[in-house]
Amino acid sequence: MSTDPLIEVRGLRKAFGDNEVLRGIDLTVPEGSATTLLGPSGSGKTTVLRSLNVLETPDAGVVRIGDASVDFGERADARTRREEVRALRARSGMVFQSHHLFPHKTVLQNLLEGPVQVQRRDVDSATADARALLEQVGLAGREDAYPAQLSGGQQQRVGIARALALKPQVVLLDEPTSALDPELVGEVLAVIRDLAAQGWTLVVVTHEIRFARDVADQVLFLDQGVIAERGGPEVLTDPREERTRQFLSRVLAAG
Ligand SMILES: Nc1ncnc2c1ncn2[C@@H]1O[C@H](COP(=O)(O)OP(=O)(O)OP(=O)(O)O)[C@@H](O)[C@H]1O
Repeated sequence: MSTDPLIEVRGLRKAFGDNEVLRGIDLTVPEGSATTLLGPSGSGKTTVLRSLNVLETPDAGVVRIGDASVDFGERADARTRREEVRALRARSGMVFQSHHLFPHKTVLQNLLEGPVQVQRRDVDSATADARALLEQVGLAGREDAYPAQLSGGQQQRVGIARALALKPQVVLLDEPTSALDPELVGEVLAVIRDLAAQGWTLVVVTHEIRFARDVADQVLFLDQGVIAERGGPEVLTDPREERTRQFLSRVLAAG
């Protein structure tokens, strides 16, 4: 049995113009674990997450998920690079801050779009899977609703089900509750907790410290484009670094 981590990132760098946002990120994520990325606004958390499925193209560094890997520092002809990126993207499903559902499609049609149109899966089996996923996120019976007929929390749960419908090896969640009204946050966090308990590999950018404490096997604290501290959930209660301590006390005081 392989003991390699499912995800391996080495030397990840990214600048937007003069703004050096990622300054050499190394991380690993074991299969079946939950990793949370925390840190101040602008520290690069979202850019790390988006680099994992190449929604941002890193300037340098290697990203490997399972057996798909891209070395962004190495020149490759356009066709080879396209193929490498396609293979890497296929390993992950993304959940955005605002769910990005198709407004003119029903919940079920939203869930079938990726599996049927992109992955060319059989409609009947994809539909059966989609119904099971809706049940899992507590939305059985809402197949025919349109996004506008759902609450923000329900829409985000559809967003999670849609990511799972792609049968990814890892689910990437970018501040999945920060666009929600406070009373809707709990139902979405509960679904994510369930996924972690079921053994999904998760990487979550979040400001929800208590949630991170509950689910995280690994905590990565970013500051100014580097990982300033890493460890288990104890990082959230007993950080070694002063900047982690200051960040946590600010967030906990605000929440
Ligand atoms: N597409 C882009 N073009 C230019 N600058 C960008 C782009 N995306 C991000 N940045 C900049 O990169 C820096 C890091 O952004 P990022 O979104 O990764 O931080 P973050 O830690 O996720 O912050 P937040 O908690 O506020 O979402 C910020 O200075 C941001 O303005």
